[in-house]
Amino acid sequence: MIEVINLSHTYPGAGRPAVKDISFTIPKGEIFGFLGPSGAGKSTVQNLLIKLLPLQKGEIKYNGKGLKDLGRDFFNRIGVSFEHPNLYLKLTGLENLKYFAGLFQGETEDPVKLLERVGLGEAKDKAAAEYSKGMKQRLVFARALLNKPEILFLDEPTSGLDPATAESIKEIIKERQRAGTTIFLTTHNMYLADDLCHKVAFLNNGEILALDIPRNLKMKYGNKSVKIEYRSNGHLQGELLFPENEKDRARIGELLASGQIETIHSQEATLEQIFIKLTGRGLV
Ligand SMILES: Nc1ncnc2c1ncn2[C@@H]1O[C@H](COP(=O)(O)OP(=O)(O)OP(=O)(O)O)[C@@H](O)[C@H]1O
Repeated sequence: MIEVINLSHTYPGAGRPAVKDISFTIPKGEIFGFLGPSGAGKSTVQNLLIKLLPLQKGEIKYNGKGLKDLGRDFFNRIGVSFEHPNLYLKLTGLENLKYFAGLFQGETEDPVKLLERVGLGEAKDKAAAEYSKGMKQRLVFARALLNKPEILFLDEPTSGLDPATAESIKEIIKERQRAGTTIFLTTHNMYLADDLCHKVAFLNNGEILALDIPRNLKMKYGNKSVKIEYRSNGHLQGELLFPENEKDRARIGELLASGQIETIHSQEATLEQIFIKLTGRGLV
């Protein structure tokens, strides 16, 4: 379990804090999504969680133990995949994984199998310098899985990947979660968050605006709508109606009574719509 209690962080010389008094808990084996636009403070929180930034204010606990009481073994238990790849470009994909595997104490995954899993099997003997951006990203992702981590930190794990590759990365994330790994995922991508996360936190200007399971956020903040297509004078017409609204409810009744309806689709609000409603800005 990860507990974050009243965490704040101000970069030296900055006029205002990048992260302001945020708290959340991630139970073991859950995927927690941190959703917010550029500059919201996602990386700052992630860097505090993995001890890359010094803790200034607040508490971070892993299984009840404070961050400063965790020794070097902490780094054997976590896997980190950040957006900006830091790889040894002169080494091949396989040599990169073998090198990093050697840094961990304890059992590690088979690097060849991992590379195959992320679609780099054929490119394993090519220098990482020759990899495309997406291939480097997959190599970093594979590296994060090397030490069979208890906790995975993923930053935009599918950004810039083609849909099929993004899907296979998503499958691996789900598989790890089912195997008991706790996953902290930061993203701008609301579909990814909706699909993968047990809980999501909306972060804006360093503050958590909402935190819940995606379904509850949609129930709480979203307006359900109904899209109805019907025939009128031989032409197909469409209307988007909101059952919350009395006038729209009457109109839905009218259309049902007319017997001219061809399709009815109920639509939930998306996380993006809710984010805009809460902040007045989009996620990108
Ligand atoms: N090293 C730094 N020094 C000073 N200010 C910083 C530093 N890193 C980030 N910031 C500032 O802190 C705030 C939060 O940035 P952060 O990188 O955590 O946001 P983010 O949500 O991760 O954005 P992105 O999605 O673009 O990565 C921003 O205002 C940013 O300019």
